[in-house]
Amino acid sequence: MFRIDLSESDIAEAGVLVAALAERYRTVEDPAFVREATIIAHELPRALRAGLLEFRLTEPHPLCVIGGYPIDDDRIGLTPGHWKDCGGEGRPTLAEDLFFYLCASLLGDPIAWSTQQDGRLLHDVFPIKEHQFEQLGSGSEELLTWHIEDAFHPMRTDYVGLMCLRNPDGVNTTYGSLEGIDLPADVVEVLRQERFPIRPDRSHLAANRQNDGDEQLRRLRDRSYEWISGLDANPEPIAVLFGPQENPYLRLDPYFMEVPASDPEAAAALDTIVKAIDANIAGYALKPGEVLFLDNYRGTHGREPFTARFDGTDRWLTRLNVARDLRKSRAHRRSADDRTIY
Ligand SMILES: NC(=[NH2+])NCCC[C@H](N)C(=O)O
Ligand SMILES: O=C(O)CCC(=O)C(=O)O
Ligand SMILES: [Fe+2]
Repeated sequence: MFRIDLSESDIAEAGVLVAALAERYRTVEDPAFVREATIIAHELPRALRAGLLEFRLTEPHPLCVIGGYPIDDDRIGLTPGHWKDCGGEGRPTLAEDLFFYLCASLLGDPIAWSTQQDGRLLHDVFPIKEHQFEQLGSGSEELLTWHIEDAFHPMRTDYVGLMCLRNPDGVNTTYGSLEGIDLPADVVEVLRQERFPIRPDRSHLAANRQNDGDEQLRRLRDRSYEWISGLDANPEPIAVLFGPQENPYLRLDPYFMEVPASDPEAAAALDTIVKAIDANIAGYALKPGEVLFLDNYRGTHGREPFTARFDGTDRWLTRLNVARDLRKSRAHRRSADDRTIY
């Protein structure tokens, strides 16, 4: 993977910046912070900015890990039990959230899904008891099968960021890609065609809906949920590969894909790529303070199963979805600078 390790002076510099910001902003969801973040991010240490620029421009690897940011395990408090209880103001992780958001702002602009975690920009990823056996980031006992994040969605983002707040059991995030894999040309050709129906993953379904806020928001969300449940009933066929001829980009979440029996050629092609990626899956256990950016065009990711305790000591990550071009989703956002995709 591509690594950026912060030096002692980088860590000190970032610490001073984040401490000052924590006096000005109470949450990364604050629209004033969201607006300014891109400028403020240029006050991060130069080596960090240079590293993220290289990752963004040269696509050296599907994963970029930033190491060295210190976390005081006592100060961040217990791992919450549900994301509905811990978003917005008053998070003990404000400093970590700010640092993470600034790093993300060097790759692009974070967006929020109206249908995920109450439309927040910053998601929490920790085990939730009721989700223990689900194919959700908040599951635990089941292997979270590898996927391109939000693969079903035409406005899925270029990057997924994960910041590790704690990972006491060393649970692996898994990752895979087409690096070093030579798929037969006829398979590639089929995979480039829109022959692969995909359903929305369950994190976007109304079953996981919580608070709506005001009436206008509720109506907009109703529309998003209608669109998603329509897709669930009637999955849209997508192309699995796109972009460059040599190193094509990926779009798949096999758990939620089923090729109709009427198209055995497409079914065989999907099977071939899934097996090829499966054969080269690797794992990485994030350490507290590490930030991982996944290139969501180049690499798939998932998570190994683990047994959660639900006593405040479980693994806890935060997540950001980062778009390189906000305009791609402009028709689905209320204003040019609004970040929520409806
Ligand atoms: N193959 C899968 N399990 N896909 C769904 C991934 C989990 C989803 N992104 C979530 O936020 O929970
Ligand atoms: O927990 C992890 O390491 C990955 C989680 C994930 O893939 C997700 O939340 O979509
Ligand atoms: Fe994911």
